[in-house]
Amino acid sequence: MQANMDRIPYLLTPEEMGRADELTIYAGTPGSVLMERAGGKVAAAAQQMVPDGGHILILCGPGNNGGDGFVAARQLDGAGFDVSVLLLCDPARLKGDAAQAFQNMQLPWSQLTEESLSLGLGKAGLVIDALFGAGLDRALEGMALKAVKMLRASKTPVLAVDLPSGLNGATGAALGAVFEAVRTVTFYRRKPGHLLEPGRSYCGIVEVVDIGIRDDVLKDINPKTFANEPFLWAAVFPVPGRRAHKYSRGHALVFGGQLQTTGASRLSAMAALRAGSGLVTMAVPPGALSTYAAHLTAIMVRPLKGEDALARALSDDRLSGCLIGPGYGTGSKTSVDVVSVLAQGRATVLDADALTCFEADTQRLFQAISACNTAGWAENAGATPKPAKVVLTPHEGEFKRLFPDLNVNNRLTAARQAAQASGAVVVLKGPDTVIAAPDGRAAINGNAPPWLATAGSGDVLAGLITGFLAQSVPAFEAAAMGVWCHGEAGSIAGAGLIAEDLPAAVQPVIAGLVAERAG
Ligand SMILES: NC(=O)C1=CN([C@@H]2O[C@H](COP(=O)(O)OP(=O)(O)OC[C@H]3O[C@@H](n4cnc5c(N)ncnc54)[C@H](OP(=O)(O)O)[C@@H]3O)[C@@H](O)[C@H]2O)[C@@H](O)CC1
Ligand SMILES: Nc1ncnc2c1ncn2[C@@H]1O[C@H](COP(=O)(O)OP(=O)(O)O)[C@@H](O)[C@H]1O
Ligand SMILES: [K+]
Repeated sequence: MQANMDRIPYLLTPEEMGRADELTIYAGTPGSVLMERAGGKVAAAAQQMVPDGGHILILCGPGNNGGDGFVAARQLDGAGFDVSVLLLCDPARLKGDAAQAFQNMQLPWSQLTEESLSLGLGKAGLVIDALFGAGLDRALEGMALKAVKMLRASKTPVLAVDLPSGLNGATGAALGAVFEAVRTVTFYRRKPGHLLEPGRSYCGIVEVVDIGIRDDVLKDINPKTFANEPFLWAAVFPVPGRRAHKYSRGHALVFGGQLQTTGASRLSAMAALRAGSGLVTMAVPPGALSTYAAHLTAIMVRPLKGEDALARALSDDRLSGCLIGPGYGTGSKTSVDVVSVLAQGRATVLDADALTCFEADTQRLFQAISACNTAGWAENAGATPKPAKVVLTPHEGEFKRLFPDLNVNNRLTAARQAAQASGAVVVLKGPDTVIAAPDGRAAINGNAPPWLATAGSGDVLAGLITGFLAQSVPAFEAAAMGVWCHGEAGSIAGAGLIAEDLPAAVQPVIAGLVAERAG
């Protein structure tokens, strides 16, 4: 495995984290030592959050999450903090390391009841939520459920251990009611639920702490889920060499729609150019040519005239990436054109109308994608299946049209299954965009501001991905870098942005990435 494994932004599912734990214990570090370190880091975070003399209320559950809470209580008490411990279950139910941590705590404690909680909340400056972490498999009920409501009403800040109780760490889904934390301390690596909504919103600031699990364990675990951060794709980020010319930087072809919908594809084309594609050409209906031409400067425009217009537009060997869909129309002509584009075997982004038009015949789309992926490969050559060349960029509505049987409430799994079913890289857009490849890799994006929820913003994203594909970046990485640059551009353009602001805001993002790589 690569050096710098510690910089690869892996996310571990709770199961993979359990495996990391097992491997570490097997290699000689007892579970009780891991728990001692975990509880110690929680205590350190709590100390930063309460002023001296503040009271800390610690809610402990029946499993190892509760065990971390007992350790934190003992250490905070030792550091001179005033703590009280409320236990959700009968102490006789505690097992293993958690039972041992409870024994070692040697502090007074009470059962978690409405009375004890209300008394504790009356004086607490901070609540530590150590009720449930990775082991929660069903909705909170009984006193744990009541505690969520009482804490919300009291507005006392919550520090969550590993995950806010009530959250599914693998999916970010709320199993029912969930604790709302201002800060979450998690161990070794983040979990998907820290990035996927609504989980991310419940976590507050997520702090990852080292508890002595060595990166060697990752070789065995081979995680396939990542946070979408530059280290994931920086090695293939395109930077022109000194002797570059515009053709060596790629040539993107963006298909434009009719006169009344020219804006969407123009935004895409501009973004493709900003992503660094050396040339961008728009292929447009003849009747709309003058409108396109009047609004474009660095981008070339050519009319799609005559029966074989599409084939001629695609015949230039120097074309290295295509985009079809934004503003293209949902009629049957669109699906015919998409199939023709894919038949050329070029790296292609399908967005918006190019997705919707296959609602009634998704198999036709998936066959065309498979033909695109295999085009250019000799039969029996190389790996099977072939690497994906196509990127689909659906928002949730478009996703449901193409994949009606998949459950979009579990966005990570749904995107993975969609990638596998279609043979394309799937970008399931939203506040927590998921990028999934047919080979099982998936990245979750975390830098997009809500200001990106504006008309035309998705067209810019499709153009960025096309621009990276045109520079020969592999499809998964092109999609991931497009999504990340889109998020950064959104933050730079900032509050009040409109889609037209985004392509220009991409320039400092690219300059920053290049500077970081050089430095
Ligand atoms: N992995 C690591 O490297 C490290 C992990 N560490 C820590 O361990 C934590 C994971 O511990 P865990 O596996 O014991 O699970 P946890 O979340 O405490 O709960 C399980 C208990 O809850 C119960 N239960 C479940 N749902 C319920 C419900 N709705 N209502 C009521 N009960 C419910 C379930 O029992 P059941 O009733 O299902 O038999 C079981 O007793 C992890 O988050 C981290 O904090 C650290 O110490 C450092 C190293
Ligand atoms: N709440 C949000 N926070 C961050 N990004 C968002 C949010 N809502 C939408 N986005 C992003 O904005 C873009 C919207 O794309 P899309 O829905 O296709 O819009 P349009 O079709 O108008 O261009 C996507 O990249 C999506 O990830
Ligand atoms: K917790």
